[in-house]
Amino acid sequence: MTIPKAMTIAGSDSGGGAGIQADLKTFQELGVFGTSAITAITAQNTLGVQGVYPLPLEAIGQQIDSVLSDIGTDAVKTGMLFSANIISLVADKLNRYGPYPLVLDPVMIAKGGAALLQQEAVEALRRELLPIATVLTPNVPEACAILGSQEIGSVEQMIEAAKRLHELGPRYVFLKGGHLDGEEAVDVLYDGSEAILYRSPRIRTKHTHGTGCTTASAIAAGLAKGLAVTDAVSEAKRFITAAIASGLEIGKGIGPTHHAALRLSSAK
Ligand SMILES: Nc1ncnc2c1ncn2[C@@H]1O[C@H](COP(=O)(O)OP(=O)(O)O)[C@@H](O)[C@H]1O
Ligand SMILES: Cc1ncc(COP(=O)(O)OP(=O)(O)O)c(N)n1
Repeated sequence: MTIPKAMTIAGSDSGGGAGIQADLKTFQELGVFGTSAITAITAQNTLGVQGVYPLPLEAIGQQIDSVLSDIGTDAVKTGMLFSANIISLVADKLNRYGPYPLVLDPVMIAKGGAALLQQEAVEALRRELLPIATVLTPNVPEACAILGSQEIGSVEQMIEAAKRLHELGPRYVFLKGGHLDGEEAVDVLYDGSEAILYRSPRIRTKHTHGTGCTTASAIAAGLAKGLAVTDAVSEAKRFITAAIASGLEIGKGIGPTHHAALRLSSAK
């Protein structure tokens, strides 16, 4: 039996709601075989990030070599990359083994405020990874950081920002609107000519830990299955909306989304 394969290159979240753990759960739920290269270990729970431990470059490079030289992959998703050196290493490996459909989630700051990307690494991200990304998936604060500050407070401003981000090289920009207010959670997909809006009712819950990682890995799963980007994004939006609607009251803080929610609701 064959199965589509997706690889995540990201940080570990000991609390299980974001990072590598969210990515692998999402791949599994969406029928894709998941592999991983861990860039950093975080000691993390629903209350925040208590510690960040980047792995040696050699360990990160070896994990990527082990996976891509043998198993291969149909798509790659990157998450927490932490430093300019890790970004350069990942870009180098993807250029050497790829090209692959690449979903680049420019993880910078966890919801609790912990830095998951060093400030000086933003330029390396812009220069080395944006040009090879199939889909760039920033949230609003990440879009502002990549663009070097621009006010994004409305869907119109999201579209303008997506256009500017597209000029930096990714084939598609998927700018997520979870951080804006309003009755709907509206995301923008821009391909260089057309902006498509993806809308869902805004769910009133505090349990949203890992929404960005889960959305990006759901898009990567779709690309691994050979879906067009627009269809992969539609499937990811359905997946994350169901996962947020069933957010889990685990721990004392911001709980994770429920990765099995869409499957369990379809089984009824
Ligand atoms: N409260 C919510 N209700 C419904 N959808 C949401 C909510 N919060 C976020 N989303 C959706 O979750 C996805 C991730 O968005 P966002 O929260 O902006 O990313 P991040 O986790 O990277 O900050 C997007 O599709 C967004 O529209
Ligand atoms: C190890 C690790 N990677 C990424 C994140 C950020 O995840 P995200 O999906 O943006 O969710 P929040 O942390 O913002 O809830 C993380 N926390 N840890």
